[in-house]
Amino acid sequence: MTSRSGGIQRGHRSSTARGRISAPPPTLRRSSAGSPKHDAGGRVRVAVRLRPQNQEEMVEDADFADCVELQPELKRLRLRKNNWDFDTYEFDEVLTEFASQKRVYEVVAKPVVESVLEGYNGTVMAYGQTGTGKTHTLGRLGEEDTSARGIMVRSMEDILASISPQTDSISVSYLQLYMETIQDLLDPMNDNIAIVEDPKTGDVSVPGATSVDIRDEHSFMELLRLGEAHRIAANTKLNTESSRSHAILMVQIRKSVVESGAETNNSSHVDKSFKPLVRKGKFVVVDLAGSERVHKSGSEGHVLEEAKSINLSLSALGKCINALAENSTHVPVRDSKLTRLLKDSFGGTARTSLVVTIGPSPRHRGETASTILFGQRAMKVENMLKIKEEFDYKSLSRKLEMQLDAVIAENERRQKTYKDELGRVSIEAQKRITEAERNCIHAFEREKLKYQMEYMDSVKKLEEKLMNGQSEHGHNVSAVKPCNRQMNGSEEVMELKRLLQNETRLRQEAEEEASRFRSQLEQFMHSEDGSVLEIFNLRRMLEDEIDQKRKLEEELAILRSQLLQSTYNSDQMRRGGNGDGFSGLDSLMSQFRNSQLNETGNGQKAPMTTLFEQVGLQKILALLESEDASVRIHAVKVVANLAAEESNQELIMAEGGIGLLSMTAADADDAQTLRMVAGAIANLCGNDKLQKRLRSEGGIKALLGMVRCGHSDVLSQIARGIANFAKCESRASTQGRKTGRSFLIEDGALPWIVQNANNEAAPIRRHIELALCHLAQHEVNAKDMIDGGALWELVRISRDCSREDIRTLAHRSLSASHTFRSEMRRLRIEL
Ligand SMILES: Nc1ncnc2c1ncn2[C@@H]1O[C@H](COP(=O)(O)OP(=O)(O)OP(=O)(O)O)[C@@H](O)[C@H]1O
Repeated sequence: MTSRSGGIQRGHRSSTARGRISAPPPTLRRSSAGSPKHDAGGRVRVAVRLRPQNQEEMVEDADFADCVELQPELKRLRLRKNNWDFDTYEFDEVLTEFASQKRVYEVVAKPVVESVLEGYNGTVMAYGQTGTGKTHTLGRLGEEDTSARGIMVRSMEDILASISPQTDSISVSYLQLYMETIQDLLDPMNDNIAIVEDPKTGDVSVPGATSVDIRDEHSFMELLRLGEAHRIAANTKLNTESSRSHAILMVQIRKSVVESGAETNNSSHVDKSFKPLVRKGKFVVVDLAGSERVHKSGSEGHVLEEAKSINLSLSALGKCINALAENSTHVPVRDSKLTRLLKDSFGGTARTSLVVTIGPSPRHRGETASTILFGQRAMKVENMLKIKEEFDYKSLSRKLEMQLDAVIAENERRQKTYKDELGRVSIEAQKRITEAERNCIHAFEREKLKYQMEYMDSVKKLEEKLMNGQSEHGHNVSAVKPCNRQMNGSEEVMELKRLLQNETRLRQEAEEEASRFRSQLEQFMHSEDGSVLEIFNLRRMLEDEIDQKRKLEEELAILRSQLLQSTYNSDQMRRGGNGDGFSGLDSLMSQFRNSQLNETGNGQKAPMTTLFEQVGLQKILALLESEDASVRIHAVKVVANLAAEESNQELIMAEGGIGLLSMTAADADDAQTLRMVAGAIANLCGNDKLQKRLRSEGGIKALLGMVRCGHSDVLSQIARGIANFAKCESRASTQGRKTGRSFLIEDGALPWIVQNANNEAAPIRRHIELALCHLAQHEVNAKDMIDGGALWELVRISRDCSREDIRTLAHRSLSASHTFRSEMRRLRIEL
């Protein structure tokens, strides 16, 4: 405790008009003037309040003048010494018997409450003889008449009105000091609470006391009622409801503040200058027990002991105040628990307001004088106000969380805008790619048609030659011209060679055309930034077209071989041999050729469906079951060639072709047959419409069954079939026509795919790599692929594949899949 005496000319006892010297007028500071922050002085402010005469005094003191006279306008009190003499005292406030509870609150407590809300500690205390109105001033609840509410209730009203329930908090403890023990008025079982002093700050606290959070006035009133019910009161002679204990209400206020100018309204970015602070104010209201003299109050026995204890603590308080008022070096704070509890309120860091209550009765003049002198001495005590402000980490964290939320929301909004924009650009790119695809397909179709027509023309010529040769040697037709009859075998071979050269030339031209389209497509790919995936599709389409072309070449090769066979037969016939090993099939082939000749004769493309109509697919398929192996091989070749035409594929399927091909695949063991069967199934695999049926009729399993052959040509066709199937399936999944995992996975193709993903034969490897990329595009396949070891192959493809487009496709598929990403994270694989 410290004492200050400088500057404040207060508390002087002045003489009356009868010869005593008047004190100079005091330089009072109004408690309500200015913010406590700027109020350097922290002197204890003292108001005196006079209780009106009670019933008893009206009777008993009827013939006597009151012992006090108040001059509120001069803030003076005159204490009668005798009939002609007064002692005059000045106080910070003089409150007459007519002063309302509201006014008393405003002059005594409100400035302290305001200080507390600004982060100072504050104390309001009532001191006076028993029955003079201490509890009336502080603790009246005013339940029936709100104007009668005392300082406790009014203070809480103001506190509740000034805090924000979201950021601030109020907690209340209510104690009594009785016979030198601190008891919890909110929990009577808790009856010996220790006082704790912070060695650094000197702050006094009672951590053992119940602390209740207050949210509204109602809960506070309930708490006061509970406390009052537990407060010890006993009748004394002077006051029928005399308080026999000191009641202490402690209100802890935590109020968040932001340093002025530091906060920003822009919640979307983190403001580094934001400094949230929390102000911790402690507001203490002390209703002291009555300061009556023992003999006057008529205390006896235990009550007498109580009175002694009360007097002891009050006299300890008086001694401390005297010491502080006189600037003594020793302040006997430790003499009682009351002074230890109030250490901060007198000479400490709190703003303190004391109301001394007095009665008017001349019979208690001595008590009144002593109360007045106590108040006068208290006015000399100077406190050192100290704001209790801390950095509010909680509030800063809340604020940063809000700012983070705002940043995340903004980021999501931007992402959505970006996605929308990406979607729009993708649609636009898709449109342009579709257009380019269409143009490309049309151009290619035109070229193909031209090529096919030329090809058919060549075949027709060859057939004519062949027919002529047969007529000449087999039937000796009389109508044959002499020059033809003279044509010998070597001339025919020469002619055939010439035709073959012509075919070769045509094929080269077609290849050149295809490579021109490819380069055009590449140019297009370069010009279409951001649409790489769709361009890959386009490139795949082109590859398919090249496949088709290759099939046509195969068909050409077959015809060539048939031509050679015919030539051979012709030679045999010329030599008188039979040579007809495949009469049934040749008859069909002859019909097939004739049908083509008929169609091409009209200058139209010969559709294979016409062949089926004329020859009957059933018959062709039936030959697949022929006992004659060579017939079967020829039939497979025919079906394989027919299956190369998309327009025939549905018909082949409808006629049960896949079942027969599967059967042939299971029975055959020569690489040539298996290659043709695998090629036929691979072609069917590339048809979007046939996916389900092909699979349900065992197409995939038949394909996989041919793996046993091990011949690279067969494996290449199997790989091509798998890639075709995966491509169509991927397309169906993207368009929503297919759900669930790939049929390839379901039919057990994955182990073979993984095993051959790095096959040294480039065609096999290429097809498998593409198949893996197609499968990886759909999240539903990811888990099986990881389990089957396909992830490693995809990673390898994304890094090492010689074809950039496949590399990029693998990379994209891996990056787009959540499952692959997390597995790669787990395995610490970086793309
Ligand atoms: N200013 C006042 N106006 C009207 N009545 C008052 C006033 N002050 C006190 N009283 C009445 O006087 C009586 C005693 O008051 P109160 O109980 O508040 O005194 P106290 O000082 O707290 O006494 P104790 O120290 O014994 O507890 C009560 O009935 C109270 O209503």
